[in-house]
Amino acid sequence: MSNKVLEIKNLLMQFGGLKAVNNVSLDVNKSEITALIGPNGAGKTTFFNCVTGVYEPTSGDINITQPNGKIVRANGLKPNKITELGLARTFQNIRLFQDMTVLENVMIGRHTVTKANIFNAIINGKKTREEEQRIIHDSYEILKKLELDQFANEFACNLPYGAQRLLEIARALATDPQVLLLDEPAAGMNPQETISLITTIEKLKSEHDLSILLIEHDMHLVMNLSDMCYVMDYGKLIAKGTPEETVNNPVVIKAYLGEEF
Ligand SMILES: Nc1ncnc2c1ncn2[C@@H]1O[C@H](COP(=O)(O)OP(=O)(O)OP(=O)(O)O)[C@@H](O)[C@H]1O
Repeated sequence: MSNKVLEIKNLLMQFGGLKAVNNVSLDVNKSEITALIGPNGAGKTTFFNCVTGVYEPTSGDINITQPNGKIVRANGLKPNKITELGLARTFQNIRLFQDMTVLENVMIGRHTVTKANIFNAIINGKKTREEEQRIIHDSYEILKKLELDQFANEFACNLPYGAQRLLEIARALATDPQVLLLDEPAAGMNPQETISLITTIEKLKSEHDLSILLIEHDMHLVMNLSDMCYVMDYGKLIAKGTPEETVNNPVVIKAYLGEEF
């Protein structure tokens, strides 16, 4: 049986004449961390946006393997549907509900995988209240895992930057994903925070049996965490291999020439 939880084949995303993602194929294997790197403007975020339903790709295939082995073609599905299929993401530019509390931000993520809704609240108040209590409990547990429980009742906007990045991960985790897509999770973090993030991601991965796809510029994080590394440049895939193979690949070094690598 295949070990792939996410299989992307020949993905093309065209904006007018620009092929932002040009025929890219990439697999994410179960319980592995796959990194997607490349210079600025290479097409990495556009690739994420296609996979998570923000953009409908021009062509190609996005297949998600469900825990029961069923493969679902996810092209063009709306982001909430993709979340239901077990994919959750964070954003390069933090997109928290800044004027809501830390706990409420996670609860919103949790609501997407529960049955609590307005209709239930009207016809079945007690059951809905119980479910709401469970959501609060589960959300708090997730905050504990990320050591954010101390901030539970703070407004998200009052959190230090590094903690806001962690809260994005907490909110994604609240949807019970099988695949977590992280868009530059270490961006803006200081070296200490980055080292601590590496430990956190490893811990979350093993505790939740997660498969992870991450975009990252911080090579320390990529080298430490990833099992497999894909490199994009000008929309195209230019290399694929272990992190060690990748950093020693002359084609990759050439693409990064002029940039700190
Ligand atoms: N909605 C859009 N419309 C037109 N062009 C776009 C759009 N989104 C992205 N692009 C272009 O696609 C190319 C790839 O951009 P993208 O943001 O995916 O790169 P990236 O690898 O994530 O870069 P960075 O590392 O700087 O975040 C760029 O040339 C960008 O200007």
